[in-house]
Amino acid sequence: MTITADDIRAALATVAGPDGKGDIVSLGMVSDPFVTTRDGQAKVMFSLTVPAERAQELENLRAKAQVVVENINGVSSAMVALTAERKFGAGAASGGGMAPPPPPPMMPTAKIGKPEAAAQTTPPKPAQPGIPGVKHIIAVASGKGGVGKSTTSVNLALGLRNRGLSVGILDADIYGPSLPRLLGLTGKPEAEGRILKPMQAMGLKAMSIGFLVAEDSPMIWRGPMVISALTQLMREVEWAPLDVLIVDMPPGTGDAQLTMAQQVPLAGAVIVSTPQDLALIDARKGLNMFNKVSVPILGIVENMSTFICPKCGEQTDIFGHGGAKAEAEKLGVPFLGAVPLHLDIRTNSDGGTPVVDSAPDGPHAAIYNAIAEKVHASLDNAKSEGPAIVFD
Ligand SMILES: Nc1ncnc2c1ncn2[C@@H]1O[C@H](COP(=O)(O)OP(=O)(O)OP(=O)(O)O)[C@@H](O)[C@H]1O
Repeated sequence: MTITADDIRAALATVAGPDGKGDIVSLGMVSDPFVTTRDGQAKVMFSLTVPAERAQELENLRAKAQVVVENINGVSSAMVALTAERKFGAGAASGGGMAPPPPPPMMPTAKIGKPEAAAQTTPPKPAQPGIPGVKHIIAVASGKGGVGKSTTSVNLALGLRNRGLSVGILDADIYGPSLPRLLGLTGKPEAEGRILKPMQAMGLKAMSIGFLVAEDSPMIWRGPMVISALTQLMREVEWAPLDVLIVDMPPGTGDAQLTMAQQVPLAGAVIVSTPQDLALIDARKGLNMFNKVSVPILGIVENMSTFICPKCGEQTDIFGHGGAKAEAEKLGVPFLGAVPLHLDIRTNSDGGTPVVDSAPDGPHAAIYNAIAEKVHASLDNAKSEGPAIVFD
């Protein structure tokens, strides 16, 4: 028997809506279910749209919907995401008078402090099972959005590929996945039983929540769901064999980052920052977060470091320049390189032809390749010496 999206909707129609009113299908909360079937077993993915302010409180509803679908004969697993958009909140509020939930648990705000202070607040890092067949997992992170983290992740992955490594890239930015666009990939991944096959582009294995849900669907994922979605994207994808898995993190220092750091043995983190003070302050928070969970910092990349006019080649330091390098030196963290703000990087990135692949002999590819060389070397060091980078 082949399970269809209609079967899923029929089962979900038995689940009452928030506050017991109506059902989640007729309330318009259920996205189009995505069903892949192999050997008669279906894997199902869909999202439930809920008011943003009730996302945490409605985790039970998500779990219930998952159980209902997993109980359908012929369904092996269901991945259910909570998404939030204001539109639904407005409509649902009329049927429910929704009270705001208590604030979600947050990471303690990180501040650069004295080593002993950091040691006191550092939770012991539990022993992490690796991803079988994946040698090194590197997180690429930034304290705030829009600093070029995804662009850096993709070009770093390609730079490592150029060094003969087998490389995968996981878009963990489930709030705003950009990997499909950056790699020019469309379509949906195939599934084998519970396991999804990564997409392939430019010699990289790639996986993103963006392959699994429509581009225009709301993406405000909340704590508990973020964690289970990330865990599945790491553990239920056929990544092996890989030398390096690059994880493009969501910006910030919240649940998702903490989960990544706690769920997998990260070889280290690369922090991307623009030169402005504000971005650097945010970058410091990112550094501190990884420090708290004992993940070594492989280094800082300064992005949009200086503006190079595409017409005349003149260099202008729009955001100041050298801030990240100075900061890295101050913190005793390696400085991996400075990437200029250049139109070619933006157009190629946004056009799905990242510069390291589309202009391999150009100056920008050279910068990313040099960054990849340093990251590669630090992986080797980490292997032989253990995490050696310490900062307070
Ligand atoms: N060095 C650069 N020169 C020119 N444009 C750049 C550069 N780096 C990134 N961009 C552009 O800046 C925008 C944001 O980049 P990107 O999506 O990589 O940032 P991000 O930090 O991952 O953002 P988000 O937080 O939204 O995920 C994109 O349009 C990208 O093409």
